[in-house]
Amino acid sequence: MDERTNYYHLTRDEWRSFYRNGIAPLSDTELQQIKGFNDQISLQDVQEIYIPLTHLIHIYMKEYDSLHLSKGLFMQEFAPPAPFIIGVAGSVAVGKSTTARLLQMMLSRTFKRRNVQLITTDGFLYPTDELIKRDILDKKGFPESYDMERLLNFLNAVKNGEDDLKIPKYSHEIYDIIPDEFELITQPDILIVEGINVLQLPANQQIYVSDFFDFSVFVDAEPDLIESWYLERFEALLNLAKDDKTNYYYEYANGPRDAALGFAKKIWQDVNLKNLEQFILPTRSRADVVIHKTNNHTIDEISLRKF
Ligand SMILES: Nc1ncnc2c1ncn2[C@@H]1O[C@H](COP(=O)(O)OP(=O)(O)O)[C@@H](O)[C@H]1O
Ligand SMILES: CC(C)(COP(=O)(O)O)[C@@H](O)C(=O)NCCC(=O)O
Repeated sequence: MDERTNYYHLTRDEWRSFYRNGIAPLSDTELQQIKGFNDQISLQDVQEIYIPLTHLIHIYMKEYDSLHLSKGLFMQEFAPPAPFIIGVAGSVAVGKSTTARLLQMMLSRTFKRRNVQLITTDGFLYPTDELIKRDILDKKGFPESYDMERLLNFLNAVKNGEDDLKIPKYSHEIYDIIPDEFELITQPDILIVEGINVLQLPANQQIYVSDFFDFSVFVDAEPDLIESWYLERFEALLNLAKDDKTNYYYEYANGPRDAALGFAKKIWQDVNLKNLEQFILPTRSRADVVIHKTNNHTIDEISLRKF
């Protein structure tokens, strides 16, 4: 079956007409706070794309809460509330982090009493030493480069209301897991989990990461465009690395630009594009919503899963 048949395909104009009064648009100051490094998100996107998306997520949340409550009544026992988990998937450099941060901001503003936290699955990559040991350093981002069991255990613990969960931190600057640094997850009401692998089927587990998701978004674009965003981000990272000897990109930043860009193009072709084609794109049809972007990160189509 063609994966597109199970979705409503909505143009930007159709999608934005689903806007309802009730959620105030972000102010410029709030927008500045969430802009990632190198981002140029527009207030128009917030208004036209993210406000309707927040409404849709609210519908899913109400259904989730109601089902949870009814299940408790059926079991004749109190079922403590469990966090609502949202997955954000897509290629390396397609804009997942940006989308996830925007969602976090929108949800926190809209549901003021709910604690909305965000994690990225980078932290579950094996450290470089371990990747070398497993001979998969050139497969960073591929399914085998993540400790999926640890991610699944973490999600299970969050759903079961465990407090003060520690997850490892990844740094793009050192291109590795930061030793002995952790992020603390403290009983969120809503948790956003962002990563290239979140809709994948783990090789050796019976449970999928997405079994823990109550809503999911896939950020999509043509691979040639994503490559250009990857290269732009790479150049921006180089500019940051120029005076920082601890930065993974320091040597490239201070050498000839052509050679550095040639290196980045090769990484895109050999690693990230392969990963996109083999392991990430096949998961698109599992998302509840697909946000499609075109030139300049403009969102031109939203697909909403029918069933
Ligand atoms: N809406 C947007 N407008 C402009 N630039 C964007 C937007 N979304 C992402 N970017 C840029 O695209 C690049 C990749 O985005 P990022 O969120 O880091 O991707 P990912 O988390 O998928 O790797 C970054 O340089 C980022 O600044
Ligand atoms: C850490 C990643 C696997 C995941 O990236 P993300 O989309 O979260 O930025 C990726 O940024 C990465 O390092 N890929 C390996 C090849 C490379 O781009 O250097």
